[in-house]
Amino acid sequence: MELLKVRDLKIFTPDNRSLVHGLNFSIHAGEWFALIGESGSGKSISAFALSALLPNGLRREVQEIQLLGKDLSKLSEWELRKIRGTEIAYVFQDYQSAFTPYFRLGRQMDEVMQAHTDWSKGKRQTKAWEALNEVGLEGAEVYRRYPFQLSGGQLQRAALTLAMMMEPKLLIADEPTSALDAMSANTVLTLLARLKNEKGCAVLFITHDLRCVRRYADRVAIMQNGSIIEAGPKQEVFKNPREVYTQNLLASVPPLYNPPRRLPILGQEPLEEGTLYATTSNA
Ligand SMILES: Nc1ncnc2c1ncn2[C@@H]1O[C@H](COP(=O)(O)OP(=O)(O)OP(=O)(O)O)[C@@H](O)[C@H]1O
Repeated sequence: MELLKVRDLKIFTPDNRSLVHGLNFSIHAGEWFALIGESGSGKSISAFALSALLPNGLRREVQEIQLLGKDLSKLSEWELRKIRGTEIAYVFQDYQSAFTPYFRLGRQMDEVMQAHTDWSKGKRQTKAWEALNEVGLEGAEVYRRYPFQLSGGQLQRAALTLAMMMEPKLLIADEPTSALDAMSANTVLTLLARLKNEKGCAVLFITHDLRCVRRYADRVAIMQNGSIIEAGPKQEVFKNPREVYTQNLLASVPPLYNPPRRLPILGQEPLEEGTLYATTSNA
């Protein structure tokens, strides 16, 4: 089932320079849709444009942005506010920005629930504790903390909890792990995949991490210079990339297994074909 359908999305600078030149794509309910491509190709601003969150000065033109039978491009800011958080939610690379630094996390989670539900204070607190516990945080404890009292990985898990609080149908994750160390990134990704499956939401995943795309994505779209140049099921695109740009992009990722033979280091045995890339000094 088609959850989101975007037709002819264009984005312009204040001086009318075209940054995104007419994107067309759809995301199916419950799927992991990866948007990849070089830096500056327009992935983030396209994602922001979906719910009219473009930075000041940038302008959007679009034929339609259908989400669950509603055309988001025709909604007022007031109507969009109700949709953000409940039907479409965001997590960003900059997890700090998900929270106001001088309010406790609990208060910020409470505000989201208060805005979108008629739950009692007690029920809201229970829901927040449960949701934090679900992502491996100590709910009752973290609820009382300020953002600066959590590590980056913990804060990103809390940001994910906040985004998923109202069980949106579409989660937009814009490089959610690129500011984290490898362990925390892995925890957040595993969590994201688990929440996606449990809650049945679709994920629009913006990333440079092609290994992660290979692991989690159902479909991929490749952006270059403000256009989607290729899109399709992950297996097809990875196996038979049509565009030279996609071929080069995919070729730039060293495979985890069966890497190409490496030149031997003087005085050392060459690495056997099929060994993992070494990460120590003989790598
Ligand atoms: N507020 C702004 N005013 C003018 N140009 C902008 C603004 N924000 C972004 N841009 C430009 O829009 C283009 C696309 O930016 P965007 O952040 O979407 O790229 P991206 O593909 O997400 O890159 P990255 O992978 O590095 O995050 C870039 O050329 C960028 O300089």
